[in-house]
Amino acid sequence: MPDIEPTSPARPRLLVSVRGPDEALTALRAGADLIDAKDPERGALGALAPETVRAIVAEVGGRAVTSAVAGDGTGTGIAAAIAAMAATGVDFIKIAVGAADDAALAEAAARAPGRVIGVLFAEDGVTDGWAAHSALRLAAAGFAGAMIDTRGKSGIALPALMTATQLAAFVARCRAHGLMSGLAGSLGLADIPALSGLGPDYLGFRGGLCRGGNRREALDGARVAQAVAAMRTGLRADAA
Ligand SMILES: O=C[C@H](O)COP(=O)(O)O
Repeated sequence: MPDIEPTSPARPRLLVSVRGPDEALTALRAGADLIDAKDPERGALGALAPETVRAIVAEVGGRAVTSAVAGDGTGTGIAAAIAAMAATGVDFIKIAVGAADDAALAEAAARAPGRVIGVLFAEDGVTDGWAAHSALRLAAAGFAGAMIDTRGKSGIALPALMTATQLAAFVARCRAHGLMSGLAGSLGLADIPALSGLGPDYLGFRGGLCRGGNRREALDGARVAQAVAAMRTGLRADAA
């Protein structure tokens, strides 16, 4: 499995969500680091058919890290979907954490050891310590990573829902427990400098890199390339 070099604060990577092999190739050619298989017509965690994920993995051909959403169910109900996605050969499988208890989280993680990423939704972050505490639970359950995304895809971006302090605490807790960390949620190019500065392992995009800024439209290779350039600029600034 390719290594995304988790928990490396100086090198955030670019995750791009795609809905098929053509978009995967567009993202890859533009320089995306992580190709994420997701159906944008079905909300924040809409799963693609395993055959489509398998085709995306084949198109990427090991030239980038891959991930796939297993669905928006939680707990034991998602276990079969995790196994089905794992069988496609995708590197990482993303599932919602939701209200799953610790036993259900552990069961989910065990379906694809070292390959399951728990997705938290910023809209659920009602207390200051929520995200950081969730990261601790995911690490204890055997997850490989944790990310924060937004559930409502109406254009309200992650930085409008959580403070930089809350996000930094989440990233730090993930790093402390060996979890790869990701931040996403209607992000645009302008969000890259500040969020990169928090040191996540990756920043995730869909809508901001599609035509017209609409996540249901086609992925725009030129916008992906702009995001790649913005991430690299951030790296040079970090290194200075
Ligand atoms: O995993 C990342 C998401 O696909 C981001 O989607 P979005 O930028 O449209 O909120």
